[in-house]
Amino acid sequence: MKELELIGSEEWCVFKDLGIPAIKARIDSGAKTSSIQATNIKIHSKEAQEWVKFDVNPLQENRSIAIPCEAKLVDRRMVKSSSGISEERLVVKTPVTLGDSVFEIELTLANRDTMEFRMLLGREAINERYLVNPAETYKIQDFSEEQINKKYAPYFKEKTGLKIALLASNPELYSNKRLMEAAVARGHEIVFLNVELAYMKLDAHSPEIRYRGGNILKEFDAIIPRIKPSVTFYGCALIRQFDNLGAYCQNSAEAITQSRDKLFASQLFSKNDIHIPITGFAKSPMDTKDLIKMVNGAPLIIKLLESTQGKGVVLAETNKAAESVINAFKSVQTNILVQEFIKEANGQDIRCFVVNGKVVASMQRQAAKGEFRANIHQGGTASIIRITPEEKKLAIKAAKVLNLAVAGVDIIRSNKGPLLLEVNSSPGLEGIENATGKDIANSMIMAIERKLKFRM
Ligand SMILES: Nc1ncnc2c1ncn2[C@@H]1O[C@H](COP(=O)(O)OP(=O)(O)OP(=O)(O)O)[C@@H](O)[C@H]1O
Ligand SMILES: [Mg+2]
Ligand SMILES: [Mg+2]
Repeated sequence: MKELELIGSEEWCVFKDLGIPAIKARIDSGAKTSSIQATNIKIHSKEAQEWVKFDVNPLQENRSIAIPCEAKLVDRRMVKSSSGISEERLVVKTPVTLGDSVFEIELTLANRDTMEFRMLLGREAINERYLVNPAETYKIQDFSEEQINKKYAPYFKEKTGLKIALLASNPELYSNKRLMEAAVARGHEIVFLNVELAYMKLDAHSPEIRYRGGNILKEFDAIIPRIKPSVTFYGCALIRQFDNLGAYCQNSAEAITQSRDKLFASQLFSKNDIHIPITGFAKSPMDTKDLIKMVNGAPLIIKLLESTQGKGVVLAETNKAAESVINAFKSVQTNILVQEFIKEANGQDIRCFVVNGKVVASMQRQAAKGEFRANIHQGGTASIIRITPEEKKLAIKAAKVLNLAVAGVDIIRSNKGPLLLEVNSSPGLEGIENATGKDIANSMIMAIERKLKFRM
């Protein structure tokens, strides 16, 4: 028998014909065919043969480097993903270099960026060539970070900026103007995209996003979603599409959707040991009395599940009033939650602005006289505040649990310590930049640069 070379569980592969100088592969003997992450997949014909053009982001956690590749299409195959869903994948054939060996392999193009490794080396490539030692990595060859940086030096976007899209509704809004300004100031190209003017083509191999007039939107490095509540559903569908096309979305569609549902978000918080005011939720009006008792009776707060700017938040001062308001909402099939009233907060709450796991600014909001809601839109006033380490920890954890890179976390101070009120996925910049004098728009743009490993 031929002596087989030892291979680790992870190895560097080189694809000379594709122009990929190095890509980390997980050695996956559980998969028959090898696969590679690919975006912008397009089929074309050349001399009676089908070819595929696609882009590969060869470096993990870096989508700013995309290598345009072209290879012969040799097959279309139904592939079952780890989630059990079958989908059609294109298969190309190309030589791979592993150390000193060069041999042809088949590669399926995986047009989704859910893989930790941008490449999997399957059984067909390993059989009769290598013996896998799962306890080791980079047995065949290892590249240092320096070597990788050198190989990819021509691809790092040194001078030109990132291409960013602000996906929102109103370009005149303070927050949106500030974000556009901050991106330009840092040398990036940024365009404003109105959520409602973009439309999508869904197709396994060449999904697209087009804009009013037919322009195809492509090659964005990053998307800043600022989706207003009334267009959450459509806005999130667009974000998913941009994500499928390989753009980094600062807040994911899933995270935004979760944070917009107060009940679901509250369940995530209690599951993750984040303290919130005692909250109740019920469908039937039969148990309203017990629901009221459950949250310690009146005075109590009743909230519409999807509310903003404090518009759907009501204070019921007596049990009788609470009962009639709750039953009134239920009779019109409106989803509400009932919550313990934190009286000792004295109409104050704290807004923490979290970016990439850090509190970049925080302010206190004080409700107008005779009002319990601290929202600026309800006449509240903002001032600078120093938050406690406990509050800071709470804000960071809340954003993390919802998987939001940018979050406005509202905290209320109670006798039991700080409690989480809610987390906003498109927190406004005006109130907090004015109150704290901090350049939060700049922090958001820098956070994108860091995520994309963009170097100025
Ligand atoms: N349980 C509570 N006890 C005391 N005050 C509360 C309570 N819940 C909410 N408030 C007050 O009401 C305000 C609005 O509540 P909340 O933030 O839940 O609603 P919202 O409509 O989603 O507002 P936002 O514009 O911040 O999204 C809070 O900022 C806080 O000042
Ligand atoms: Mg809210
Ligand atoms: Mg709020």
